[in-house]
Amino acid sequence: MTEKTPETRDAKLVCRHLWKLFGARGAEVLASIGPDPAPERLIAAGVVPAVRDVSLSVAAGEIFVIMGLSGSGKSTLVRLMSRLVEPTSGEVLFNGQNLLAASEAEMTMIRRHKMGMVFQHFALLPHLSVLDNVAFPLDVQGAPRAEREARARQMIELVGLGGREGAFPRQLSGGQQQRVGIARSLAVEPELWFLDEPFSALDPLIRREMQDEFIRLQSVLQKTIVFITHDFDEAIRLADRIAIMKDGAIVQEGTPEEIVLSPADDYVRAFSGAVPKAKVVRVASAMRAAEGEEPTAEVAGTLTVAEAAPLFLNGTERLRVTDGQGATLGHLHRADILDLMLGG
Ligand SMILES: Nc1ncnc2c1ncn2[C@@H]1O[C@H](COP(=O)(O)OP(=O)(O)OP(=O)(O)O)[C@@H](O)[C@H]1O
Repeated sequence: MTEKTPETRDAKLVCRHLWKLFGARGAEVLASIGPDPAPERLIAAGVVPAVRDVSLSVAAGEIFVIMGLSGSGKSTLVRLMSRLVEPTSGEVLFNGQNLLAASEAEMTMIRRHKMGMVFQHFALLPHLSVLDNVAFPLDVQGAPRAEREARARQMIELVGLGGREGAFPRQLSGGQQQRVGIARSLAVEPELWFLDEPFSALDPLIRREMQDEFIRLQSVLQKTIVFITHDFDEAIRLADRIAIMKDGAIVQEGTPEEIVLSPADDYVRAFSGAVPKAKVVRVASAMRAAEGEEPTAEVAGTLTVAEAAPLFLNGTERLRVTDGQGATLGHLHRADILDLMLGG
């Protein structure tokens, strides 16, 4: 066990200075080339710099989204977190335990019992029913039949496929198959749930439906989630926090609101510029200090500005912003809302 620092105390997963250089001489090149080498130098040295000096911390119960264009290193990074890919250098701590010091047998146990994984093109077993597919990881764990079936039925219900237990994968739509994959990865009750582009192969309407479903599931399950996507809108919708990757490195990390309101550079701005601010900015960030007469109508500070906007339709000029327990946080002004709705 590694000693717990403030950074790791509430964190389920911590990565420190994680590097992955593909190529036989990865470690040698990293050791010889000095601190913070540019990607071009690494490529010239004959290695592929897939992940460069990534440090991050995922808190228990949060959805941490890793977003970036194709080839930016997202899949490699998520595989480093479970050591499906061996880091060239750096640290990965899971519940404070240094995974790089774990034996292969220990890693297999951790992956099997504590981690869940969903991929874009995960393989459902075509000759097994929905029930048996979902129960499969429990079978691998050695759980007794009655127990694994009961758990599998519960998970199938949870993802909205109750009644389809006996169907085979070929009889299901793409979205339904993905639900089976999600149920299967949840069957082991993972502490840490990795989802690598789980909805990317689905058409836009089904994709949106699956995102809603995912938000609903998470409100019930409160898992610690690392979610990968190349779709900024998806990242904004789902994330508690987002890390944006470019050329193997994280260029910005923050809440959706922080990223949309203060993009770190032009690369981030290219994504965030197209997002309507009102859909991301929370009332609590758009309000002013409470001043003058207290408005009678109120609004929760956690709503987005777009969600709060209809409350002004009756001509209201100001709303009292509350913390959910009735305490006043500030006042929300009609003019500020309009400004944000119009993209200001
Ligand atoms: N096994 C490997 N051997 C050599 N290079 C690799 C390997 N796996 C990935 N790479 C390279 O590492 C870089 C990052 O790839 P990675 O798959 O992690 O990106 P990504 O952001 O997940 O992309 P995508 O969205 O297309 O899946 C790419 O340049 C890729 O070609």
